[in-house]
Amino acid sequence: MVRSFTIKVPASSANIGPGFDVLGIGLNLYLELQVTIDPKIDTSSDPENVLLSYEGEGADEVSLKSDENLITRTALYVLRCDDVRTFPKGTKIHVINPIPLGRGLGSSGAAVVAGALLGNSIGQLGYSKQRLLDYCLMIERHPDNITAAMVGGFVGSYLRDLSPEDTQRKEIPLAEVLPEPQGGINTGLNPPVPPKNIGHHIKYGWAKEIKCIAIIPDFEVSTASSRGVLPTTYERHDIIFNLQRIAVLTTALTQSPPDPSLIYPAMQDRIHQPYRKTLIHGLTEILSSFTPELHKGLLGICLSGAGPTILALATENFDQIAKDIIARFAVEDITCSWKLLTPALEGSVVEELA
Ligand SMILES: Nc1ncnc2c1ncn2[C@@H]1O[C@H](COP(=O)(O)OP(=O)(O)OP(=O)(O)O)[C@@H](O)[C@H]1O
Ligand SMILES: N[C@@H](CCO)C(=O)O
Repeated sequence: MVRSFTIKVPASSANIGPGFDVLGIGLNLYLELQVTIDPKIDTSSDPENVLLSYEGEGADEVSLKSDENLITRTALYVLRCDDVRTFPKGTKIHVINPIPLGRGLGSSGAAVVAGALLGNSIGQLGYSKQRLLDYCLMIERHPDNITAAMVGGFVGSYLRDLSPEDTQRKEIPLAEVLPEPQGGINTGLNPPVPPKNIGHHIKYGWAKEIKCIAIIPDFEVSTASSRGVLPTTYERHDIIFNLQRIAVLTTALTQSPPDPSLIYPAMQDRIHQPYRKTLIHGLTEILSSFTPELHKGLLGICLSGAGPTILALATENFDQIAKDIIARFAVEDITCSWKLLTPALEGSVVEELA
């Protein structure tokens, strides 16, 4: 019997200024997997029975080996926790990815969520999105992109306190979750099943007038390197600065008409953006010089995720705002593209075709 289904997972922008590792918005740019399971397809060349093909962003850098690719590795992790060692024979997966990699638009979060949904569908495990979040959060330890990609919309999330044993497990990077060769197909060892309800989230409203302008520089900043420049301790006044703003921002972005005099200052941050300027030339100047007073329609501006993309929230004048930010980056010899995006309110979707 032939089975086919698609999985669509949105891009996301994390932090939204003060909400470092807390806030995220799913965005209407979708990573898509087209999956066919047909025993007649010859997949004997792959130890895990998958023929993987790929088009779009990252096509020249993403591995098509099923035990290396982030999507299929995540799916194998979910399957192996349930004692299913490989994909069924004849599994063909075509990946269509419009989300640029390493730019702060949640490409890895989308890949992990897509992989968890893939494992769940392949194994017909019947897990809810909430349970699958546990698997995803074992792999990507900050919940902002993952939650926005899974459930969509404008979300706030946190990880619950874990036991010391689980705390150790949650730090296991993907490479150790599926170690080679111990966790590989030959030994039959399964990774540990994640604890339940690691992540908790709430979906906020979103004022329909607000659109998301993503200005995307033509270079990558990996999340790992962008987290590497952050301090390990902070001054109390900087923490309070962010807490005050996040409390106001989550409601300010739900109100119609949106109020730029409330939103613009509420999108400022002292926890991550000031430290990331060393990786993104012009960042501080852009964040401070693009204001609602000088740019009609602008509500607020921040670094998207770990960068280097800039997220500008606005109600009108989108082309001009984007062009002006691109011109400012050009002063630093940085070229950019841009996209006008809206919140992906539904989040990830699995559709059975046959
Ligand atoms: N579609 C994909 N298929 C396979 N691997 C992917 C895919 N998308 C992203 N990745 C992996 O994730 C890495 C990028 O992750 P990283 O966390 O550095 O950036 P990001 O997720 O795009 O940005 P941010 O987390 O700041 O939003 C890529 O180098 C690649 O290894
Ligand atoms: N909150 C994360 C998002 C990137 O994955 C960060 O800013 O590092």
